[in-house]
Amino acid sequence: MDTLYGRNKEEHPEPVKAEVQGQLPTWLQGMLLRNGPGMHTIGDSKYNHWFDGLALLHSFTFKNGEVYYRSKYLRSDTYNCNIEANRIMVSEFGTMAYPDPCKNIFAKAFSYLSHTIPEFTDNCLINIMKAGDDFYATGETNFIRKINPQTLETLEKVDYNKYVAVNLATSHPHYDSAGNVLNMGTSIVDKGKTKYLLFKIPSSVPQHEKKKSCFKHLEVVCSVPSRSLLHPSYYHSFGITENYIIFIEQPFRLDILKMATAYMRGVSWASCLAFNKDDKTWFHFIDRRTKKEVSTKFYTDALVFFHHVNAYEEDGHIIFDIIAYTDNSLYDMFYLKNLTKDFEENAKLTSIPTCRRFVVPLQCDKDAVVDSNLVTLPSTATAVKEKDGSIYCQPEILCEGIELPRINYGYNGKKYKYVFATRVQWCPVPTKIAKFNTQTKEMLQWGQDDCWPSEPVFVPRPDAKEEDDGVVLTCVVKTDPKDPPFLLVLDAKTFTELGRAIVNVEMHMDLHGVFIPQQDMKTETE
Ligand SMILES: CC1=C(/C=C/C(C)=C/C=C/C(C)=C/C=O)C(C)(C)CCC1
Ligand SMILES: [Fe+2]
Repeated sequence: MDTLYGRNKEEHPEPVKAEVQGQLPTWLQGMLLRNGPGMHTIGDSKYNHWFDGLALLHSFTFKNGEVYYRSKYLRSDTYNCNIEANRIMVSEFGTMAYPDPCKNIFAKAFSYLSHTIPEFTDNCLINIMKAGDDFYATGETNFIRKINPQTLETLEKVDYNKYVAVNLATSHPHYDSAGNVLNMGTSIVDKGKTKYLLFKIPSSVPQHEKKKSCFKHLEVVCSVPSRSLLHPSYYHSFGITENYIIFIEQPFRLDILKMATAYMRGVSWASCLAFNKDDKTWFHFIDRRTKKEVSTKFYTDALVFFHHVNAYEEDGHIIFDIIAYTDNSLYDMFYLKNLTKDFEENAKLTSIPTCRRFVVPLQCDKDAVVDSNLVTLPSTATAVKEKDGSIYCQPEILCEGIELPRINYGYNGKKYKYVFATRVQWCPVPTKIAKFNTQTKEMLQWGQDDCWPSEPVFVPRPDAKEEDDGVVLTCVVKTDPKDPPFLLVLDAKTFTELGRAIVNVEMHMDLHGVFIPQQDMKTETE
């Protein structure tokens, strides 16, 4: 297990040709580009948490039936600073670093008390975002890093905070039909207020501009005030339908005062996050046209969630699916001390990820009877009107034991059937991937001995008519060092193997990524 998680991985910046077995579809041309932590030890210093590791990008290029692999560490300021010093110099989620004041570029870190919000890391290890024609490595801080998808080189550092007053932003943006990015971020104690901002990064900028930057044209779409100035909710993603933005304020919160003193107290950012099981989880629905929040108060019981699956509208209801937990054991599980050889003993989740469907009636009749269920669609999800007019929602459980959900993004915000995800049960390490039908509840699975698959990415066949017409890609890592990893290509309809591309390198377990179709790749000369 140590080899899967904690061991540093070598980068392979030059293309490595894979051995293709089986038959890859001829239309599959482009690149699967993924991100995740790849280095957890620097000199004698070790990170505590798997989410702390230095970002290692990797890509699989599909070209005329051949597959090429590359990997390269993101040359973030954090990476450069750490490597130069040969020790951890910059704090990450689960590790607080104590830099050498003379050498470090993060001099600001020493004025933690005067700056409530410290300078965060630019080790963007979670996902890849497309903005305009460019690609960025993303994490959850105010920094993202532009990258060259072809060479995996690291380019500019973008500070969201220069364009919008956010200190944190999600690594799971959405894209509208025009290719604009919609993302959310938290603005902490700015002008005496803490709020969640939804912002839009346009996909193109006016032709005449010399230095084209879509960030200069970033617009705040709307803002949702945090229920608490010093305890904003943590969130990893948000939902979107044709007409609404869905934002869930969960009782898993950041404690800003704890964060401001964390450095002095010698504790990590992770220790400043707390789940309050007795609190409520509030749902916010923002009308995308009027930019106003639906005024009715909707809530459910305390939960912790990271990933929205999809959301849509039907007959005056908003339906949204999330992968939720009843506690925050997931983040605790990924401490590297738990992911050792005996991880099956140590790394037990106390809450299993469940795919929950909430069905929320938008037009709540003022005269509706108190205690009545206002859901009129065929679902076991309920939305009960309370005396004070608020609506208490309870979900339908669609299935248990899935995480890292992906859909056919063409169906994002629309009524849909299929979720592609990893199978996760009581242990956070995926052993299988699955295709789940939200309507029939059928689940197809793929798994093989000693195979650890990553988040499955759906790629539609060009001109596909059906939701599952395409392939599913996943990187499969093995524990046996003699057994090479591979990129698996499944037929998305039947979930059977079409082929695999075996790469003779040591591959890292990653987090998220995107497929870039050939036509969306800028050529070197552009
Ligand atoms: C550095 C840093 C953070 C990092 C969070 C990370 C790295 C989260 C990763 C989450 C993942 C991978 C979830 C998967 O489901 C916070 C807490 C936002 C705030 C303080 C600074
Ligand atoms: Fe995620």
